[in-house]
Amino acid sequence: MSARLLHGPPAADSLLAQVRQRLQRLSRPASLHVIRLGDDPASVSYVRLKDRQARALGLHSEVHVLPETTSQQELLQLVERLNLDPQVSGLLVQLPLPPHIQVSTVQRAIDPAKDVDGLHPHNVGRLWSGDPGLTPCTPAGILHLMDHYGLPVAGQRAVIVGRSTIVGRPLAAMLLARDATVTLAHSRTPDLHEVTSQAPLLIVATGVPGLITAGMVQPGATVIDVGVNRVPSTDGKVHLQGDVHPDVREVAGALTPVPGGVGPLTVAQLMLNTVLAAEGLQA
Ligand SMILES: Nc1nc(=O)c2c([nH]1)NC[C@@H]1CN(c3ccc(C(=O)N[C@@H](CCC(=O)O)C(=O)O)cc3)C=[N+]21
Repeated sequence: MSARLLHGPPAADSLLAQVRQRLQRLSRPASLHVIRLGDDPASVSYVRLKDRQARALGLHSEVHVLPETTSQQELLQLVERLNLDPQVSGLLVQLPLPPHIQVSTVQRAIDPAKDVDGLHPHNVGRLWSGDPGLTPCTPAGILHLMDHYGLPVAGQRAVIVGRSTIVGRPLAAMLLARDATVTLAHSRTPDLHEVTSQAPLLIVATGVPGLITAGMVQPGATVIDVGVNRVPSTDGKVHLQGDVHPDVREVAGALTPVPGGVGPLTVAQLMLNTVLAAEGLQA
């Protein structure tokens, strides 16, 4: 038996329909500003996707491209200028950043009310306290995807593999808030296969291509693959591969493809966060 594929685009479309409705009721124009340093090909491609989606919705979108060698101080000055600009609703600094820049310092500098990535400590604290606020796009998008396909969250035993600040940790908080029982596993978890094979709901966000193989998955499990790894194929081209090995399709009950799974939800959720920020709502 082959897993039911949980395609991202239809779920993203339903999220975007919500965004359009909210945009119509908005009394002032919404805008998204993305800061990108350097020319990492993955970042160039993601930022382009965000910019295109924003424009397609009629949002004002600006991408600020700075050289890789930009100092932290110069970056912070740009963030401060955008913080103070009342025309700017949402602001994010694309990750990863070059090593001479301290990510946490940059995240702390962004006005929490404009923090559409949900990575400012104020917003992280709100999420873990159960208070409304802007939340990271990928985990919020995953919950929307599950709701779209009618997959239950409450009462589920969920195992997350990956403890990043942008996916694993916030997703744990969101699943807890929805009454799932959560295990947060990671690269140092001993006997990872024993943990993953007891998960009716398995979410993988590690950045290790093909890490989760068929033998690590409970038959019939729902598997959410957050990995977007650029892997060179034999013909010399680069293709996208998830953190979940293709063989898992024969074991899982439901599975998100890569590409075309979680990715489109991340972008759609960013649009929703931008509108929420423009509304001045904290979600
Ligand atoms: N400050 C910050 N916020 C982010 O949200 C952020 C970031 N930095 N750095 C990188 C990651 C990655 N990310 C993705 C966005 C869209 C797709 C996406 O749409 N993927 C498509 C395919 C994309 C392609 O073809 O390259 C898909 O999976 O179908 C994937 C990954 C956002 N990130």
